[in-house]
Amino acid sequence: SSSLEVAAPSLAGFTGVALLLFWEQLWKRVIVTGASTGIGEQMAYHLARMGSHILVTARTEAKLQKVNGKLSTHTCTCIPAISYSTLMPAPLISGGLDMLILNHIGKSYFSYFDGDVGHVQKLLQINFLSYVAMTVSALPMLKESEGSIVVVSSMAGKVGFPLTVPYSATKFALDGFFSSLRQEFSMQSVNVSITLCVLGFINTGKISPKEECALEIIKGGALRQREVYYRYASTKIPLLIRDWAADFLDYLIRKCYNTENLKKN
Ligand SMILES: NC(=O)C1=CN([C@@H]2O[C@H](COP(=O)(O)OP(=O)(O)OC[C@H]3O[C@@H](n4cnc5c(N)ncnc54)[C@H](OP(=O)(O)O)[C@@H]3O)[C@@H](O)[C@H]2O)C=CC1
Ligand SMILES: C[C@H](CCC(=O)O)[C@H]1CC[C@H]2[C@@H]3C(=O)C[C@@H]4C[C@H](O)CC[C@]4(C)[C@H]3CC[C@]12C
Repeated sequence: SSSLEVAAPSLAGFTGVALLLFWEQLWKRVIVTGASTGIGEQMAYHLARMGSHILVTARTEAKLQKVNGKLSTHTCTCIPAISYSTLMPAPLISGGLDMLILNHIGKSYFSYFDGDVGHVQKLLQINFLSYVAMTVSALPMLKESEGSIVVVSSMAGKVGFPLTVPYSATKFALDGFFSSLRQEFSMQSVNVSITLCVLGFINTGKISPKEECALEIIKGGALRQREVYYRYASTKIPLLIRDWAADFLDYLIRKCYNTENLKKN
């Protein structure tokens, strides 16, 4: 398919080649949540090229089947109709597992916070609590394989961006939970890596393409990095400023927004 062809040149770098050589031995069985569209879909294509056995989840069966169609030569299991909106998602993990990539997000809005506490609660369930539940289900297998957990987050989970208050809250929660869990793994000699991915705005154009972003996430997980920044300069530099001049960074961020047509609450 065209998606698979687009992915090939971006594997040319040294880490890409090294990863391909070792992938067969290291990372065979992978779960990608929210893989019917966007970055998750692109991760499924990359993983398939590397010969992984992948299990992909989303709610919409038709979209997942379309992805599956492009992966027909590889081992791909679709788990459609999985909604993480309910309080406890049914555990969908059995057999062995090497890497759990938590990527799905629920729908939110891009506007001033409207005071809807119910929406914050629902989004926390989808974007945060289900990540916790999936991790708990997968942990026995990941401990056995000495595998990896990859958590897809955002700049909005490190810095206070306006207009995404509920979304941002869920992403900050992920950082707290998984950074703390990483410490405990280290103290208990649990050899399961945790990689938090800090992404800026991803688009389909040349600046931050989702195909390249997807590959960076997989590389970071396979190399057991603590955090992945994509793109590096435009995420890492603001974070360095944040630690020394938070008000200045807040000011710079606000300057990027045109709020003329937004309704104030
Ligand atoms: N795109 C961007 O600019 C940025 C993205 N990110 C992060 O990257 C990750 C991927 O983002 P992106 O590719 O844009 O996401 P998309 O909106 O393209 O994909 C979201 C996926 O989650 C699934 N999904 C939505 N709601 C639910 C639900 N209630 N239960 C289960 N699955 C659900 C969707 O499928 P379906 O609707 O069929 O269920 C879809 O497969 C996210 O974690 C996001 O926060 C971070 C920074 C920037
Ligand atoms: C404006 C921010 C980018 C600044 C930068 O270039 O570093 C964006 C960083 C994260 C974005 C949000 C996000 O995490 C995902 C959602 C994805 C949807 O497709 C669009 C709305 C988002 C809430 C998106 C909005 C812009 C960012 C805050």
